[in-house]
Amino acid sequence: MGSFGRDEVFTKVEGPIIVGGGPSGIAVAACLKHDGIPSLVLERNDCIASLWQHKAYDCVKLHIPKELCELPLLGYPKSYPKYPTKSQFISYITSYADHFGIKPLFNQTVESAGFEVERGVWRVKTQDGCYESRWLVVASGENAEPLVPKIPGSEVFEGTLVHASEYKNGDEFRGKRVVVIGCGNSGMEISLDLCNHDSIPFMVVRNSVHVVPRDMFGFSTFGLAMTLIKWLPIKLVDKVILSITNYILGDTEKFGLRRPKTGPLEMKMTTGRSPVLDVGTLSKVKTGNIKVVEQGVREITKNGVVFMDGQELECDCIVLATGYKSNVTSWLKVNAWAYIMKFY
Ligand SMILES: NC(=O)C1=CN([C@@H]2O[C@H](COP(=O)(O)OP(=O)(O)OC[C@H]3O[C@@H](n4cnc5c(N)ncnc54)[C@H](OP(=O)(O)O)[C@@H]3O)[C@@H](O)[C@H]2O)C=CC1
Ligand SMILES: O=C(O)C(=O)Cc1c[nH]c2ccccc12
Repeated sequence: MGSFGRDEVFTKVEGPIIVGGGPSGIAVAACLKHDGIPSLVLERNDCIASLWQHKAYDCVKLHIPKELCELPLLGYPKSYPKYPTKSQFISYITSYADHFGIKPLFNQTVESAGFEVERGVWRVKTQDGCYESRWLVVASGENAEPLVPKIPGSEVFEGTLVHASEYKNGDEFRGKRVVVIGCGNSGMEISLDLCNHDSIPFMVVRNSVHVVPRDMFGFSTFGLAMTLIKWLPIKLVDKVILSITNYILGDTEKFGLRRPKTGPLEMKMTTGRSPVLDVGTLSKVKTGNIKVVEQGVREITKNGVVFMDGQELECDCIVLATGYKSNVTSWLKVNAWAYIMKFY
């Protein structure tokens, strides 16, 4: 634990230290509290669920039915629709935290956390405090930091360049030519939102991607997949999901969206990559309102982008829907040997 000075004062925390005040961190704190166990939630932002409050675009909705992704002990209000909106989700999690009396310490960025083997405690440092506890819960999220690829020339672009985490809605993009780089759920939904705001989106798709409908014959695709997986092997579930998908959406490859060889569930299991749950993008691709460019971006120029094959595309704006990454490895200083010595 080289980063901890001997003379620093560590506040002893009753119960676990929870890093992150997103849905997971808040839910863990709530469950502990329900069982009479206190905890301390450290949150780097000024609010709970900051990704939802500060980094999500306006039109985002859950795309898994509310019953299948509610927080423990207190579900969504009955009046909520099957797929709650962003503001409904925020008001749900706010009242959830209030209900259980969860009060995170805000504006506390965890800079390091390490296990002190001799005393069996975790020592956690934020920019202005030191805490220790026997237990540490990592709930800082898989989407903690925007992933911004280094594309040559991005500094010379004269239009607007934003990451998906800064995109709110298409108001400021009306009538503009917008290149959306990335075709995960964010890229697909932002392209659709741009289309609904009368801009001209070009969606960059450099790889294969699984697009499945959000619903199949009135059932959520996710729910259907989770039911089938109880009875059938994963490859067979993928076959069923893909046949129904093909029936509903047609051959997406015709529209520039090649499918990976591995099925959507197997892909999620093995690589963590989520399938895209289509909420209307594909029909805009079919009508040509969203143009798919099957290329990687080689360079950004002052007027637009240059693709791998040298083809140029002029645009007014670029949205980097290139994903997010976790930041755990930057602050969690785990000494694997310490664990092995202590527990085995
Ligand atoms: N309604 C909802 O519930 C929503 C849920 N989400 C979830 O949030 C998480 C994050 O989603 P998202 O923000 O879409 O991120 P993803 O990581 O899912 O997608 C990133 C996309 O960007 C592409 N990409 C990355 N770098 C480049 C590059 N240099 N050039 C071209 N393409 C590039 C990737 O393609 P490649 O495969 O080639 O690397 C991929 O298509 C996911 O789990 C998603 O399911 C997101 C939005 C809405
Ligand atoms: O949890 C995610 O990241 C999802 O996007 C949901 C999801 C995971 N595996 C699936 C298989 C079919 C439909 C939705 C999903």
